[in-house]
Amino acid sequence: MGQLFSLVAQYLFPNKEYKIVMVGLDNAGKTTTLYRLHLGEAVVTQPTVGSNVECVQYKNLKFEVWDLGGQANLRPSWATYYRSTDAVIVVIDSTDRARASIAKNELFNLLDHEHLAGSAILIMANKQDLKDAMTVKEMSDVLALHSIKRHDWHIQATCAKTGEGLMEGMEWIAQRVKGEAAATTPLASPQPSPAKPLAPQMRA
Ligand SMILES: Nc1nc2c(ncn2[C@@H]2O[C@H](COP(=O)(O)OP(=O)(O)OP(=O)(O)O)[C@@H](O)[C@H]2O)c(=O)[nH]1
Ligand SMILES: [Mg+2]
Repeated sequence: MGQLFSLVAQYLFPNKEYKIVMVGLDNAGKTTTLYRLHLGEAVVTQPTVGSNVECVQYKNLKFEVWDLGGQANLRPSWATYYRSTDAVIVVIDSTDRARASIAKNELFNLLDHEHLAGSAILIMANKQDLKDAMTVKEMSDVLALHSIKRHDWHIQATCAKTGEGLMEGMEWIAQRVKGEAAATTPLASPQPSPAKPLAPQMRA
């Protein structure tokens, strides 16, 4: 039934673009992720001052993806991008144990923001190619992900350099935004909307 709703939504709003905001500490791999998704290749990056925005097509869905600079002095400005956000990608350097608690604080700050109340949250455990990377299980514990109760969340192991895990992450977001579209499509509204999983999913 959910698939039927999303087809109807696609038919009614063929040009709808979903908004993704990508945040995380400096050096986490956000810009690398953005251009891997946009161009399909690894690019040489510089620390982002301000933001980058690109269009990303995943299957038949269009996403406007905002990549925000993660340096400490830029983080207070993240909230100015939050309005109308369908999904947030939080990119975390899985080798950066020293700053895991800072990353956790930033994550929980954004979860409290009113403009992100209905947004799906995808945590990318990035740099999995490096040998001292924390596993998804370790990161879930360090970041206390299981205490997230009011958002639909998921953690995905990724390597932005090679693109590993990125499609799985986009698939998770696609399922979330299609579920939202189905639930808000006028034609679909008299029908029962597909149930969202209550328990967050975790991919090892
Ligand atoms: N080994 C490895 N290096 C990565 C990966 N992703 C990104 N990097 C490297 O990490 C460094 C920082 O990547 P960026 O994408 O610029 O990081 P950022 O999160 O955009 O940083 P700010 O713009 O400062 O917020 C670069 O040298 C990337 O090549 C990955 O999956 N594996
Ligand atoms: Mg950047």
